[in-house]
Amino acid sequence: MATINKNLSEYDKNALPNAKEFRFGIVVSEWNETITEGLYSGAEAALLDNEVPAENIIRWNVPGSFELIYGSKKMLQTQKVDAVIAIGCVIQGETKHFDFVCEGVTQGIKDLNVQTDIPVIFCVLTDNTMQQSIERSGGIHGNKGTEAAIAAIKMAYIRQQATLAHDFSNQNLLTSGAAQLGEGSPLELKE
Ligand SMILES: Nc1c(NC[C@H](O)[C@H](O)[C@H](O)CO)[nH]c(=O)[nH]c1=O
Ligand SMILES: CC(=O)[C@@H](O)COP(=O)(O)O
Repeated sequence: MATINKNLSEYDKNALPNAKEFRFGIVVSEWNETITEGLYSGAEAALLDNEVPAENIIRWNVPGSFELIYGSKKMLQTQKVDAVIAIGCVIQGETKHFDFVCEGVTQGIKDLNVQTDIPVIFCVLTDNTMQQSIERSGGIHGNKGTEAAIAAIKMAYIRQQATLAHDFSNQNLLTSGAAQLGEGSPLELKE
């Protein structure tokens, strides 16, 4: 289903889990700032609408969408968050740079979801024109930031339930949500 057939801002509040205890990191790219600020506003409003305390929302800015990867990694490693939302807007220019930035940030955020214990939500617009970005950051197609916040709530809940369901009887409970990435090595959970 294309965005054109779905409003990105629509959600059923009654169908969402309780998010009051969750902490959310939001990493925001400064490229196409008018768009990314609109996406951030949508995400923040949706979290507050679901009774996430303002103090449970931690925002960091990074220069561009490619830096969302490193920013999100350091956010989840240091801020004890239950989910991270990576916000960016990549718009096609004259060269192939668009393709490499989009592929790089997509693969990098995917890798964080594979290698760490914290869900990282992909809130990166990859549009042909500024108009398409306007329409998806609070315009006629709604706000992808809102969609990302709802996804973050759902994924934080899934992580919480999965952690509770896992039998930790024979090992120390994880003391923090962010499993540390070993330097250059696969994930090593600290006891
Ligand atoms: N052209 C866009 C960029 N380019 C910058 C890169 O994201 C990156 O910051 C740079 O290559 C230095 O590493 N970034 C966007 O977010 N959106 C664009 O349209
Ligand atoms: C996605 C980009 O990096 C792109 O907007 C930069 O523009 P150009 O390809 O014209 O250099």
